Amino acid sequence: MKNDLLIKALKGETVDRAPVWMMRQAGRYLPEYIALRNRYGFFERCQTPELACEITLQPVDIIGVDAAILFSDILVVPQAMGMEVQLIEHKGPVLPEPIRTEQDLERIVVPDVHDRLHYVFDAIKLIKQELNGRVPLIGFAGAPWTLLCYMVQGQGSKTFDEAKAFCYKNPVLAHTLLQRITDTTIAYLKAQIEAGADAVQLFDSWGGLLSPHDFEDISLQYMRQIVAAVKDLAPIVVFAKGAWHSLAEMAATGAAGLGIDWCIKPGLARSMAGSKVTLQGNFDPAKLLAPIPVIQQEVKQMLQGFGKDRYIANLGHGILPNVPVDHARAFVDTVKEYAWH
Ligand SMILES: Cc1c2[nH]c(c1CCC(=O)O)Cc1[nH]c(c(CCC(=O)O)c1C)Cc1[nH]c(c(CCC(=O)O)c1C)Cc1[nH]c(c(C)c1CCC(=O)O)C2
Repeated sequence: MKNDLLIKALKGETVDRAPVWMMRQAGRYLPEYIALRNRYGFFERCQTPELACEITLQPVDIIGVDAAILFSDILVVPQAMGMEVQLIEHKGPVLPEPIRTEQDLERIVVPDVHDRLHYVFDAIKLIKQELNGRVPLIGFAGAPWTLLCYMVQGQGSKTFDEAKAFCYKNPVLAHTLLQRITDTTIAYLKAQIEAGADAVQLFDSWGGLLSPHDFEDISLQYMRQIVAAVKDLAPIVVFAKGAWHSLAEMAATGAAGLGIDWCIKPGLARSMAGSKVTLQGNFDPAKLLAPIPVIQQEVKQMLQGFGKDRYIANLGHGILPNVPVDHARAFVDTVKEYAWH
């Protein structure tokens, strides 16, 4: 591997500078992505290894990030478990037959991932070949709670009230579903690593909607199982947006890295997480809309706050579609050029 900064940072090894990548870095802010988006459907892009490979490499070639992240989506897992998932323009994901009853749950299986998600593993093999050791490849999956949100709510939401009501009214069904998602995710991430992913990330985008107590019961206990199952195969990063109240508990899972959003100061995040885990984050994605000199100034402040080692520079959530490409590049370049002494 020519650039293994990300893996070194995740292992806690000393680095010359912090590695940098951006969540959702393969996406609509890139004209090269839009060109492919206009020609192929979303899941067609996910399911065609050549397209997934091309899109995965775009930010590596165009922006110069220190890691590639597989182009796919967290919702390919509900699909593989038996649900229909559509992606509707200007609306986002729609699952026309959401889970609400015990009967609905009968349709949801723990699939053979090698059969249902083989296209993901084919894409990973192709990407590894094309990367040819330039940078590491990150695989990923959605956390069980975040996937339940979509599987029960049936679409995006600010509150995911239907999903929460399902958990509070039918705890036995909810835990049955969460365990099925967990079992699928363990097999899925193991197969991604087998295919060549150098690290993996769990996205719990909606972890912050739960109280600390519910977060443990509905989300963290399942993420803990996933971390335990894969952590000796590859470094795993847990990103639970809005759930910084539980950073200490997340660090105790044995994850190599924790994603941090922009609502917590670096020093407090470090003191809660302890010294044995790598922190990743936490630039406000909307701040990439600020003028470039402001981005540069604020990135430097972020780097000072986290320090060089056991740190991966990133955004605190996914990049927004309206970010100018040169602003994304300014973010990455500022990290790469920062003088650590
Ligand atoms: C919640 C979630 C989803 N998907 C994902 C999450 C967790 C991370 C987060 O919270 O942002 C994760 C995801 N989705 C996508 C990636 C690819 C890799 C990357 O560049 O990070 C990753 C890691 C591609 C995508 N997934 C999607 C797009 C945009 C759709 C398109 O281009 O047609 C991309 C590039 C569609 C998607 N997929 C999802 C939503 C809500 C949407 C629509 C809203 C949006 O567009 O951002 C579900």
